[in-house]
Amino acid sequence: MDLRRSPVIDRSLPALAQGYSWLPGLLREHPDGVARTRVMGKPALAVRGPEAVRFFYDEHNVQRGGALPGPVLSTLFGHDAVHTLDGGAHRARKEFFLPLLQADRIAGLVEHVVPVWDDAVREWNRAEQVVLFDVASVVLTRGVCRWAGVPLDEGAGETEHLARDLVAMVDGFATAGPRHWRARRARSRQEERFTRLVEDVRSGRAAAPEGSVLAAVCRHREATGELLHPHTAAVELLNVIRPTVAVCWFVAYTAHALHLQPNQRERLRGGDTAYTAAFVHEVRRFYPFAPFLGGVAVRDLSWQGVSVPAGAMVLLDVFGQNHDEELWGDPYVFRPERFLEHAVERDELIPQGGGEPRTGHRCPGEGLTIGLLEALALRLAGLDYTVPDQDLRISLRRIPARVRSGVAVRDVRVPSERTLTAV
Ligand code: HEM
Repeated sequence: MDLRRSPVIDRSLPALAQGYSWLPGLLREHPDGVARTRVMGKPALAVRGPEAVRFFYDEHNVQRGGALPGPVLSTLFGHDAVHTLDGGAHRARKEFFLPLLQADRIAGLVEHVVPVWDDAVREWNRAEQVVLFDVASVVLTRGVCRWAGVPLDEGAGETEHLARDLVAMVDGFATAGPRHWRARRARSRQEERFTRLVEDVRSGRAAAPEGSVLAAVCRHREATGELLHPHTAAVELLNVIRPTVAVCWFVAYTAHALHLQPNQRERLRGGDTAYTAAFVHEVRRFYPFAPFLGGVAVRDLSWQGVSVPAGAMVLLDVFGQNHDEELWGDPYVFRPERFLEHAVERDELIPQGGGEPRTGHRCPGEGLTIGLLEALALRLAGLDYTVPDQDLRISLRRIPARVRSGVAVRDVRVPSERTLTAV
C-alpha cells in the first residue's frame, strides 16, 4: 500500500465534527492498525499501539515543525512554542521544562495548591452551589501562580480573570465557532501581560523569587545562546501555567467517576496510596482529553507495509490507544484495579504523549498532573456533598470534551479532619 494513493477527500473538517471517534472509527475499518486519510491538504497515516508510539516519537521518522495548524498555535500552545520545535532547538528549549519532572518540584506544586483548595472548600460550604470545574480552575490558577512566582492582583479579581482565560485557551482550540475566537482573545491578552512581566523582571522593575519558574524562564537561553525573546518566554511560561490549570478537566472527571461509582469514594477514603495512584491513571486513561497527536514524515518511510512519502502527516490516535481493547480488555469500563493487576508500560498509557519526556515531546508535566490529581482526588473523595439533577453527559463530538454541567455540587462539608490530614 502506498500513502500517495490516499483518499483525495480532505478529512480535516469531518474530523472536527466527529471528534474523538474519528480516528478510532477509521482504524476499526483497518484491523491491521494502519489507516490512510488526508488532513490539512496532505496524505496522512493514522497509527496506534506501543510500537506505533516508538515509530512516531523517533525524530528520524517524524518531526513537529509544520505539523500544528495555526489556529491551534494561536489558542492552545502559542506560536514558537516548544511543541513546534525539533532537534537541537527542541532539546535546548525543553531544558527549561525538565526540572518539572523532579519529585521536589512536584511536591512543591502540590504543597502550594492543597492549602488553596482547603481554603476554598470553606467558601464552597457557604455557597448554595458550586461548579467543581470552575472552582477547581480558580484554585489551580492561584496555586500554580504562587508556586511559579507569578504575581496576581487578588483585589482586582485577577486570579478569576486569568483562570477564565486559561480555560478558554484550552476550550477553544479545536472549533471554528465563538469558542475559538474567545480562545484567541484570551491568549493575546495573557501573552501581552506575561511578556510585560518578563520584560519587567529582566529590567529589574519586578522581582522573580529565586528558584521560581518565572526566574528560570527569564534566564533561559535558546540553542544559539541568546535569551528567549520576551514573547517566547511568555509563551513558555504560559505553557506551564495553562496546562496546570487544565487539570481542572480531570478534577471534574474525578467528581464524575465518584458520582457514578460511589464505591470509588470509599476505596479512596481508605487511604491506600497504590489504589489512589491507580485511580488517577484510570481517570487519565478513561476520560477524553487529547484526541490525537500529529507530526510530519521527515523522509520516505514505511510503516507496517505502507509507504509514507516525506511530508505526509502521521497521526497518533491517543484516545483510541487509551481505549484499545487489545491493550485494556474492557476499555470502556472505569476500573482502576487494572493498574494494580499489571504494571503499565511506558508507551501503553499515553494521555500525555509517549516516549521519553527528556529527549522527545512527551509532556513534562505528567508527574505534576499525577501529583496534583492524587492530592485533589483524595480531598474530593474526603468531602461530603450532594449532586443535584444536572446534565452530566460528556459528548465525544466536542473537542476537548468536558462534563456538560461542570459537576455542580451542594451542601459541601468536610466530614472529619482525619480525611484531610490523611493526604
Ligand atoms: C491536564 C493535564 C495534561 C494533559 C492532558 C497534557 C497532555 C499533553 C500532551 C498530549 C502533550 C503532547 C505530547 C507530544 O506532543 O508528543 C503535552 C505536551 C506538553 N505538556 Fe502537557 N498535559 C497536561 C499537563 C501539563 C502540565 C501540568 C504541564 C506543565 C509543565 C504541561 C506542559 C506541557 C509541555 C510544555 C508540553 C510540550 C512538550 C514538548 O513538546 O516537548 N502539561 N501535554
